[in-house]
Amino acid sequence: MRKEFPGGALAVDDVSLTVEAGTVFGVVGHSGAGKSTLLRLVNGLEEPTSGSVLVDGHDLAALGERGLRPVRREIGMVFQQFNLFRSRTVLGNVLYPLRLAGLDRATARARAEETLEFVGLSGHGKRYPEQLSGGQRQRVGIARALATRPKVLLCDEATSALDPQTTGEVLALLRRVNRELGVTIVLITHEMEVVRGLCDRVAVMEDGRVVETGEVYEVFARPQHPTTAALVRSALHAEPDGELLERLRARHPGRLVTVPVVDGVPVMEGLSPLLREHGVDFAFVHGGVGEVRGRPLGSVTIELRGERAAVEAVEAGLAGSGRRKAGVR
Ligand SMILES: Nc1ncnc2c1ncn2[C@@H]1O[C@H](COP(=O)(O)OP(=O)(O)OP(=O)(O)O)[C@@H](O)[C@H]1O
Repeated sequence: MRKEFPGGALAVDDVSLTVEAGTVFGVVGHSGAGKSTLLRLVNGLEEPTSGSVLVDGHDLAALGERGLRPVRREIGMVFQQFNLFRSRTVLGNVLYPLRLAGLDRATARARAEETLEFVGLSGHGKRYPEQLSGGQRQRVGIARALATRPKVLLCDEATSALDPQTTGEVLALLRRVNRELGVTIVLITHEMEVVRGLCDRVAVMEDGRVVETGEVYEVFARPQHPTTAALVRSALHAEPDGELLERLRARHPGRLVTVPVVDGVPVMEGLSPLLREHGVDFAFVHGGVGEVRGRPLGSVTIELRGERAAVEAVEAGLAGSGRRKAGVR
């Protein structure tokens, strides 16, 4: 689809995406990339200039305002700034969409309380949003979005206003929403950490276009587009460069070599025999190995010390066994 605003801004430019039911799909990109517009197209708040949006088989543009209502009920929204009613209690906020959907008072109340329990806020129903922490407010936002039992949850920078620890808690809750309730989640974010912590697949947007899309581990391990590579670097122990590399060189006079650690690429395993064979000593100087979707990923920079020819032989051996270049210089 395409979305051009009056005045000429091409916010979404020839984007084609499929989100499988029951999965978590992330759209990541810098400010102005077109993520919010994409999300608004998915919930029918914007109409595409051309192309179409199908939600659970329904073509949104063909439905009209009346036809759109029941489909919208299948789509919950979670916002960066929570968008709670300040004058309503926590319970009142969660009750609101249920009453709007026509549930009677008793059924709505039971459902709201059950949903608050799911998000870990039972007992907080009588409090007001401003009496809650940011993380708790977002839990209320998620409860309100889930109360009508939607099939799809759209999250607009849902953790961007939260500190790292609270972000982790909200991501864990969203993971439960997906796994335990089977809700499909589409989220937009500028943070690769959010993609890493939650998503199955990711699309990277830039200037209205999707420049890369794929399974999250693959995108982290082998980014294809420079924008993706830059986003991934910010979230991983990446190969040192620039000033950091200069400092490392000043501290470590030996040969610096960065070894990528990618699941299924046995570069690190080859290190010990190579060092032994050539009589080369080493020290870890930078980097580390983390996990993406339960699989190891990272890079380790080591200093090789020994005879020049022996060091070069080790370096050549490492480069030969890995698919990516191993040398820092
Ligand atoms: N209603 C509108 N009218 C005109 N231009 C718009 C409108 N909404 C968005 N745009 C333009 O479309 C482009 C994409 O904006 P969008 O908000 O979708 O990006 P984004 O990736 O979500 O960025 P952010 O995270 O800053 O919201 C921008 O150039 C923006 O100025």
